[in-house]
Amino acid sequence: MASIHFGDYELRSMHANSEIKNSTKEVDTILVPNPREAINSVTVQTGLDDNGVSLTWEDLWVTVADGRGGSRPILQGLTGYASPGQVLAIMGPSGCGKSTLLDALAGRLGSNTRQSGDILFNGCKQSLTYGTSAYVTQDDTLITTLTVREAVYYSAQLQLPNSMSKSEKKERAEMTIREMGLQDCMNTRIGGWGAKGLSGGQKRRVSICIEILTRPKLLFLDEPTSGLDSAASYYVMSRIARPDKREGRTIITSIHQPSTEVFALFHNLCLLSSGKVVYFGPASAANEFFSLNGFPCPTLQNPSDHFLRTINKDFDEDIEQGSGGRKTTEEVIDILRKSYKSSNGYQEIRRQVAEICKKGGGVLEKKKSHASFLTQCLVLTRRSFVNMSRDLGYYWLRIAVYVVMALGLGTIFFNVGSTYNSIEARGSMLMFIVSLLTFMAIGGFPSFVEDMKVYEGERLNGTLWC
Ligand SMILES: Nc1ncnc2c1ncn2[C@@H]1O[C@H](COP(=O)(O)OP(=O)(O)OP(=O)(O)O)[C@@H](O)[C@H]1O
Repeated sequence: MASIHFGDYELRSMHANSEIKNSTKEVDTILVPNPREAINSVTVQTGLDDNGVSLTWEDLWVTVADGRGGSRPILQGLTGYASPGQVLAIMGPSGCGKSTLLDALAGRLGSNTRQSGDILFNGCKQSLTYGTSAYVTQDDTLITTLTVREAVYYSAQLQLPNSMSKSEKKERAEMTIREMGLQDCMNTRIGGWGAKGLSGGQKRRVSICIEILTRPKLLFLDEPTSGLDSAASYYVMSRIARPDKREGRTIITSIHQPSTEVFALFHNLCLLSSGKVVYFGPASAANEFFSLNGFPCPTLQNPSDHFLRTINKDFDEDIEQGSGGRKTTEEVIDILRKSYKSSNGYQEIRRQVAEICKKGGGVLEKKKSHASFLTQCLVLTRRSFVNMSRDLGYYWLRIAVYVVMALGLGTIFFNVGSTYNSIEARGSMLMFIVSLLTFMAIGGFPSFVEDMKVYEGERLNGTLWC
């Protein structure tokens, strides 16, 4: 009979159903508070899937230069794991280091940061291969002039291998769009500054669509539900989480305000405050952990709201601790952190990490093939032409200016002759044309910056050859 302790609580597994698929064990547990007894039923999943990707991190530190010759820690000694077929939610107040943790795990930290500690995939130090993982970043970098269908289909053409036919790629793109509930706006332009198109939540879903096209085994999501209503958040999260049961996908997501239903989809929860872990363990046991330490979730309140409110120290609000009176948030965080560090739950996490590392799972599958260099060149050229031709300022307005200027210059310098004076006139005209072209090129810079953002995202995901 396995047991996990959280402070004075003990999570005892009473029965393991070994017939559950995907190495998932449904366990009836008794949560026994000492000296009181409380019975609860949670699902503990081992998540041991031979085809999936297990991710562990131990004593992970990330620091940045503070500009005064020293360094400032963003993440401080984090230890945890994510297993195939499971969803790990990273929660915490704004600025606590959720995105930094995701960046560190995905190997995307900025060059001004320093990282120490071990991040292992299937128990080995190895880099993520193309197609194994995908990262939905916090900002949506999409080509605003394309429709949803075009954006996802172009991406499918770039990402999916040449061995797949055009119709298969189209089908994959449309299926993914439907999965994210975007079927009604397939032909709507994404839109951006100056041209309203999709809503913020719909754009978020397009970004997710693009990243899950290759069906990656490891998925990083940075606030995938921001901008979505609670029903859409639930459907999006459940659709992302659902295939993992079949495909053994490992999902790590940062999230701000999950509804109770969305929260129920999480297997494990990592609660951060100022870069330190306040709680890491089964999401379903977090409530008990807070109650045990004197911060029970009020009846009818969403537990995740309660957790965030309890550990948010940005607003100097005191917190009621059971019969222990009011405490400052700093004190509350300290109590929770100490309780977590001294709990058997923490030891259990370390044991799990060691077990996953020992079990290994081998090297990650070979780099998945994507479209050939030639196909990518053709698709990118076509996409760029479509984009430019729909951008009034970038293309049509400039053509109009060039035509007007050509007619104007042609009229002024018509029949300029071949005397010595005409040399001066020709020189002036050439100078004017060079200045005009330079000036017009600067006008295209904002569009170029937008294109570069899309390119950078695709390059970081390994989609492009160059
Ligand atoms: N490359 C960097 N250089 C300097 N500071 C950084 C860098 N990356 C992160 N930080 C700082 O680290 C802290 C945590 O940032 P991070 O983006 O990880 O927070 P977060 O929890 O994701 O916040 P939010 O929920 O608001 O997105 C912030 O104070 C941020 O300014």
